[in-house]
Amino acid sequence: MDQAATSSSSSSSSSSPRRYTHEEYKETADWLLAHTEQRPKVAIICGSGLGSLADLLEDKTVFPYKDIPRFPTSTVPGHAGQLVFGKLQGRECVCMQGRFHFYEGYDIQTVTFPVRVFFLLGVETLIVTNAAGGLNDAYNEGDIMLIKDHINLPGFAGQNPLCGQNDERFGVRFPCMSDAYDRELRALARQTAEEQGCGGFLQEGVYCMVAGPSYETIAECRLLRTLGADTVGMSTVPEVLVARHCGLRVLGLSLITNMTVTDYDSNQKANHEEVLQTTRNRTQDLERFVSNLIAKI
Ligand SMILES: O=P(O)(O)O[C@@H]1C[C@H](O)[C@@H](CO)O1
Ligand code: HPA
Repeated sequence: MDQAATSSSSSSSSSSPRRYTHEEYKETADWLLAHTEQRPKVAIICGSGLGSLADLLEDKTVFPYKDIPRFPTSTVPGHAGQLVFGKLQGRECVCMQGRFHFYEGYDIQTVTFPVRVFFLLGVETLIVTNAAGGLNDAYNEGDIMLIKDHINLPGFAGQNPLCGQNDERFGVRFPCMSDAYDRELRALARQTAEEQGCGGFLQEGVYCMVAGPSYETIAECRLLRTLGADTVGMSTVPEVLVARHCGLRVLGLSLITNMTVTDYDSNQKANHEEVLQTTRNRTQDLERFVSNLIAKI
């Protein structure tokens, strides 16, 4: 049985979520600190097909997830499954080339395990990226959306990684989320996009997380639009909740890899191949954008 399936079968009940102790997070962080001299202040989580961001790093040290104590493994095409330390624009960074999703069978605490490890490494800023479906009619496939807010649909149903006993060493019991996506970082991102000449395809809006793995029905897309969502995806929100809980600054970026289907006469069908193809088409612009942005952080 693979790790995701094992994890799911041993701890899928939301009333008894799988908890890691502070010591367990620290053991993983200490293992990494003992195996690299890099001390990154910025962490990047790469979304589906966006792992090439990590290829930009110089002076790289690469750790396959399977070699890192307690790290889960990635099971989705487009998620390589390694942690890459290195320098981008002279800044030390750590990059997750491959993330963990709830729909892979991981419980929500496992999905977010790396974020607390980053905190214990000394990371202060998290850049989280994803591939997402566009709901807003004004958006186009290939646009980049700065996330200014999110809707945590699985959270409405009890799937919040902060459920369970709170450890004050990470953060408070009831963290605020109205300022989850850092205003100053978003301003820097807009400035960077203008300077780079790609302001025309930079959007700013609300990301809605669904559990997946099935894509949304037409009625669901219409509902999400009514709720105020501009994009929909299957990740990011749990990582952001845990990052904000422990005080990391967060910048979130969605690449609109497909426009969602909201018309019953449409023959379009969402599919992961299209998602990956759009990321391939847009990867260079996104890489340049993140790289120029990191220089300003
Ligand atoms: O990891 P992200 O959120 O970028 O991946 C998206 C959501 C699903 O994992 C997949 C669907 O195509 O892409
Ligand atoms: N829906 C949900 N997740 C996604 C989509 C989508 O249309 N595209 C990329 N990730």
